[in-house]
Amino acid sequence: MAHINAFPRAQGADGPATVLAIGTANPAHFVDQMEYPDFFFRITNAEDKTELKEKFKRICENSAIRKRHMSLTEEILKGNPNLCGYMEQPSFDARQKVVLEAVPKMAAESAEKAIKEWGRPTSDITHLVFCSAAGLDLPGVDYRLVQKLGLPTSVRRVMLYNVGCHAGASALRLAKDLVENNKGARALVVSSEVNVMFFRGPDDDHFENLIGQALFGDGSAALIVGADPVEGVEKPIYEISSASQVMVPESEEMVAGHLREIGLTFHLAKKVPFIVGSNIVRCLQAAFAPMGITDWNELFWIVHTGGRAIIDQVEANAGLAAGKLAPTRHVLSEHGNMQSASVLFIMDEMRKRSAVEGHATTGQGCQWGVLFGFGPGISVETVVLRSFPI
Ligand SMILES: CC(C)(COP(=O)(O)OP(=O)(O)OC[C@H]1O[C@@H](n2cnc3c(N)ncnc32)[C@H](O)[C@@H]1OP(=O)(O)O)[C@@H](O)C(=O)NCCC(=O)NCCSC(=O)/C=C/c1ccc(O)cc1
Repeated sequence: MAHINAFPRAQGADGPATVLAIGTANPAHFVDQMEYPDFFFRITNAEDKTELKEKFKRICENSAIRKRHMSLTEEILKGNPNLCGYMEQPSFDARQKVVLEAVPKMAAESAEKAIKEWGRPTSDITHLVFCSAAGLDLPGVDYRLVQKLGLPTSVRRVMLYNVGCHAGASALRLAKDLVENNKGARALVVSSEVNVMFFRGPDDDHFENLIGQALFGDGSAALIVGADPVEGVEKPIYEISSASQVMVPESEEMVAGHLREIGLTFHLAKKVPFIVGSNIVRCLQAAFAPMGITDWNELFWIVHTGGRAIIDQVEANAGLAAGKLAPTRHVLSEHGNMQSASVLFIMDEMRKRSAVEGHATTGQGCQWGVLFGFGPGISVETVVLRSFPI
């Protein structure tokens, strides 16, 4: 019997990775941001903390958020009072119960929409990249998704669990490498995020908790990523031209999350917006040097909806014209901070808005675009996108 000396190497694609479809989903239940302080202090039995409530109102008013979708309803919170204290009672089991239902449900919903837009059979999906900061369980949500969507059992799965808010951009980076190095590959990229792990009542001494309670919303987004689109069948929305990641020096303690019996505790320094903003130009220069672009207003923009102050700092540091961050601000307003799903929602908003406004490309008329993901570390993901004609 003849033997081979080396296993044949995978053949790469001819062209770069492209986004071929996008789908999004949210829980039906949502809260009005201006009414939320009353609800939050009532449901957590903290009506007597009047000063804290006034502070929370100021945070909500300054958040530039109109509404946020949430899996946690009043009924669930009333049935699980341990979720409403600050740190007193173990509540992990109650949180996990909600998470294990909500995360795969939303994920399947967004994925079904993306697959429908893509227009090819699920049997053509070769890879699955799933990310979430919630839902640690085995087998994981990736496995559940294969079952729910009827994907081939041979689909090659990768999980990005508990990475943080930059995971949506990390997933794009990974999907790019996967499809460019495997000819004909089609990756389903799914992010599904809930704020159940860190919902908790207010505390007199921990203001950063209030920030978290005011900003986060639930959502899921799914993309199909593949190179060499099949003409007449697949319609590319964006090219993923490059993807890079940096750790901001000496920022380890700025944004951190710790999983405890009482769920996920997180830490958030006041200077996060300043730190993120002051690193933006350095990342832009590195990413766009190959194209010779130095005017950041030539780009279309997608920025993680970490918080209004972060978006303001990015806008100011890059010297952006009014309206450049309109799709980002719209997603912040309608959904809050959906962690890793936020940037994927803005990709969807960007191409839809471009069509409605009559622009020539999926990037509001621009050829090149930038997508920024920010998360614990502080980690910054910079993804260069290229639009397609509409
Ligand atoms: C919309 C904000 C929250 C408020 O708007 P503002 O115009 O800055 O308003 P103020 O400056 O008047 O702030 C309102 C109040 O909030 C207070 N505040 C303002 N940031 C702070 C602060 N980080 N601490 C504690 N008090 C503050 C601020 O002191 C002030 O208090 P007071 O003077 O009594 O009204 C704005 O500050 C903002 O967008 N901040 C950025 C929020 C931010 O860093 N977001 C990143 C989120 S990432 C994250 O949390 C990740 C968590 C996570 C981690 C791991 C995981 O696995 C998953 C998740």
